[in-house]
Amino acid sequence: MTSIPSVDLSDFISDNPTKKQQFVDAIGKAYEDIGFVALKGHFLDDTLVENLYKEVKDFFSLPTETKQNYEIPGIGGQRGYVSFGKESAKGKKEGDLKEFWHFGQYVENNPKLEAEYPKNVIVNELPEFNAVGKETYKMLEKTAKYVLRALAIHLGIEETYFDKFIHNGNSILRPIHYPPISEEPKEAVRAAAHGDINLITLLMGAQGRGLQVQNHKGEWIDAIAQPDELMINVGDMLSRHTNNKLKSTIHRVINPPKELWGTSRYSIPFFMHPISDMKLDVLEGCIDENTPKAFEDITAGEFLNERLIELGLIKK
Ligand SMILES: O=C(O)CCC(=O)C(=O)O
Ligand SMILES: [Fe+2]
Repeated sequence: MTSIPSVDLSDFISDNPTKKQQFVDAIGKAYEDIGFVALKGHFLDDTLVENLYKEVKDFFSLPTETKQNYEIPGIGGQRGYVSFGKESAKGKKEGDLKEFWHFGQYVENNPKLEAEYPKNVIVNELPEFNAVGKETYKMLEKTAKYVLRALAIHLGIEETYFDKFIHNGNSILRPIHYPPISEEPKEAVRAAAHGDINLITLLMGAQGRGLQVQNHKGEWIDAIAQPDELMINVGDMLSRHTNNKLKSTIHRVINPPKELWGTSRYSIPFFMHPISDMKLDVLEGCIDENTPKAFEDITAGEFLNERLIELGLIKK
């Protein structure tokens, strides 16, 4: 593939079985190949998106000392602020040229998970920031639920298979700011080549150039969404669970050309994680003579922990 296919989630949600199946086939085919789709017909409305960008830009414009008050030690950056250059891609020593924020799950009726997850951090300077983040979290989580239902049908398992694992799951919404580049970045890039850790990622803000995806030939292709589209890709957890039938594709964010160094990039991925007890063991239906089981059994919690150590966010 040399471009990212587009799909419309309203086809899946419609009562028309033919359209529903067409959506399943299109996303299934795309995920067995390039691992990315651009998706419209999701649950985010324009006002919410506008408000979110305003709040996110206001937050990153706060003085560094104020932002650093929200950087919480000991939780691997899982909530609140993570300052510039802290995170590096797996296997890379230079930090990415970005700062970000994490909104986490709003647990309902489950004291065990409430105790397990770090608490969301409240920004005092921007009262709307917290509420707008929560609303966006919920809408992206709902969108992701339907995408996973379509993938379950494609995989030949029960449509609602993923529902129980993502309800109160460990998902995070990550507004990212890539600041203007003020000096020759040498080896450092906005986001070095990586695969996402989680089940699927829903990315807001892929409208401008920057995000690139590596196809099977090793070529980097631009992934640019239309204004009403989210970029949605497979992460390593889902790729493992499906014995690599669905592809977690390597992607990166390149630095802009020098004449655009003065501009920021804002993007907002939602990393859909299941509850940490979910077993990512390869699904039986994804194993056959030609494709033997390629991954060890592991839970989502164990896998996440391994990867956060590799990203430099937590210590052994
Ligand atoms: O900023 C982007 O467009 C993509 C960011 C990304 O791939 C990530 O944070 O995992
Ligand atoms: Fe990513």
